[in-house]
Amino acid sequence: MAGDDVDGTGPTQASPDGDAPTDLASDAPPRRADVPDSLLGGVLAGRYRIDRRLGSGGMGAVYAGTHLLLDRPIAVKIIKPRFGDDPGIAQRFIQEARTASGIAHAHVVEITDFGETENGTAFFVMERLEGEDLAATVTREGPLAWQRVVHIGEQIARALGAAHKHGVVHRDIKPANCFRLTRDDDPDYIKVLDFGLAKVVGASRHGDASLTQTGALLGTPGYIAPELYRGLAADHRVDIYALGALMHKLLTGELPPMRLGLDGPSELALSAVPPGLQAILRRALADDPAARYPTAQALAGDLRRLAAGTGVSIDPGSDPPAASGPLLTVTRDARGLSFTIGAPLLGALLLGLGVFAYFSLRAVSLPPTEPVGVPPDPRPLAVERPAPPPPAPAPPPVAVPLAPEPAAPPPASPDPPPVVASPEPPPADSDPSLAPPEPAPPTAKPLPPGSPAAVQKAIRRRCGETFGYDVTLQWKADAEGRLIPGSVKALVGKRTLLNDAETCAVRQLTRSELVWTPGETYTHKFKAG
Ligand SMILES: Nc1ncnc2c1ncn2[C@@H]1O[C@H](COP(=O)(O)OP(=O)(O)OP(=O)(O)O)[C@@H](O)[C@H]1O
Repeated sequence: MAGDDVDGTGPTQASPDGDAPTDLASDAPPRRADVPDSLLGGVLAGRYRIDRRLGSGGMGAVYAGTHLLLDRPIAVKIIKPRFGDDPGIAQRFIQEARTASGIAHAHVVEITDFGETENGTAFFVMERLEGEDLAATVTREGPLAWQRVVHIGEQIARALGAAHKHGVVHRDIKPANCFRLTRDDDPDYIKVLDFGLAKVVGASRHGDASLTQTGALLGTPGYIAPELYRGLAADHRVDIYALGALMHKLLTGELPPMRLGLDGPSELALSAVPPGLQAILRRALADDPAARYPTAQALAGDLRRLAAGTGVSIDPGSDPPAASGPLLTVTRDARGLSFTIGAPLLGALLLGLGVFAYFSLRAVSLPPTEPVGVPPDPRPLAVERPAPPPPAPAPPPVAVPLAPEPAAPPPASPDPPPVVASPEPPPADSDPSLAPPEPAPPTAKPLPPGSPAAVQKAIRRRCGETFGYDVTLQWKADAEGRLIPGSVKALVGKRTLLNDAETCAVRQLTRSELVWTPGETYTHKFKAG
């Protein structure tokens, strides 16, 4: 087909989740509604007629089409041309489509074909779904009833369980990637889209498909698990965290706050939600992956029991410690469901909070975790940092460009110089696991030349629209001048809980590959928006 103008437009559904996976790093111009789409009306691979554009995201555009031989509706996802600059990207895209097509689960969209256009642009063909994604649902309807969210969450958890067994980690679970349709009289039947594609985007940005590049951080802000922000080893439990965040979003319209190892346990905005569901979400959203559900199936099991209104035992998994007897009892009465939290669960919750606080206050460097009960994805996540670390640069520190723009020098800053806070002696030991519980006021040392401007520019460009207030970023460099991911803190006044905007800022800083003065603590204030 000529053109492959998938960066053109057509109707694009609004998503409250904002960004596509890693599209924060993109400098692509905004989509314009008046760009003609040369794919429309054409025939792909001799048998798929492209009828209309359904929308586009970070990876490519999706079209409604028709299988001409079978006369069946299909949907086609076509990779964006800018990814075509990478000679290997089409192959990786197809490889992911091939892997995802093997998942074969009722709640995973069925991929029926994949290939390349004449000019080398990759595509895959899916069953065409009639309905809308959950981002559109929550935008239109606002917070959903908890019973619906439990039903939706269980289906996604089952889809994830099947994918993880198949060795596929989604890496970008969010409402926009979960499609809602009506099937068998169920108006909330869910199909999960885009398995594995976030990895392809990351590979295209950060180099090799081995995905061990320093600085690569995949996912969508607000749904990214804390261990990814910290640059620690990660596994399928990043999807469990993301599903917890998705359910929180559906229940409240808001993303859960993130602590990133700071300031004690987060407060989920779930007061109107039954305690059983709160307990489930706290476990799915546990800061430490070892305290999360070990498998998506375990999470699905608890959601199923909650929905059934029978006695529910929150599966204790490996952590928090096992307790005997029902942890949570759900009973039906004339007024509906009622919940009793048993002493063991109460104890487990309190212990969980203690664990949260402990790890939060230590800004802990967690050991790599292995998935429990499912085979690990043989391909490491892009966020894993390879060992050994890069060599420490000789002082004075050199500001290297942000990851997505390797050739660009740090830009000049039109902004006022950063404000620095009061002094603190450098940490005696740069090991983040030995960091003091709550950092003392940071050092009043100058930032490396150019780097604050680079950070600030990146934040303004990629997160600026959502800001409207003063933000203070704090972070520490390790003994080799690398940023300690778990040390990054975004402050708005005295508040350290993160919303979308602050999470985006932290992400930009975390993924930057700037080199800092070894052992320094930095504070950078700016007014954004
Ligand atoms: N199989 C399908 N059938 C019908 N609509 C689909 C199908 N797959 C995707 N869509 C819709 O097409 C639109 C574009 O999908 P796309 O995956 O490109 O968007 P996105 O999820 O926002 O992007 P990304 O995940 O790449 O960031 C969305 O509205 C999505 O709901």
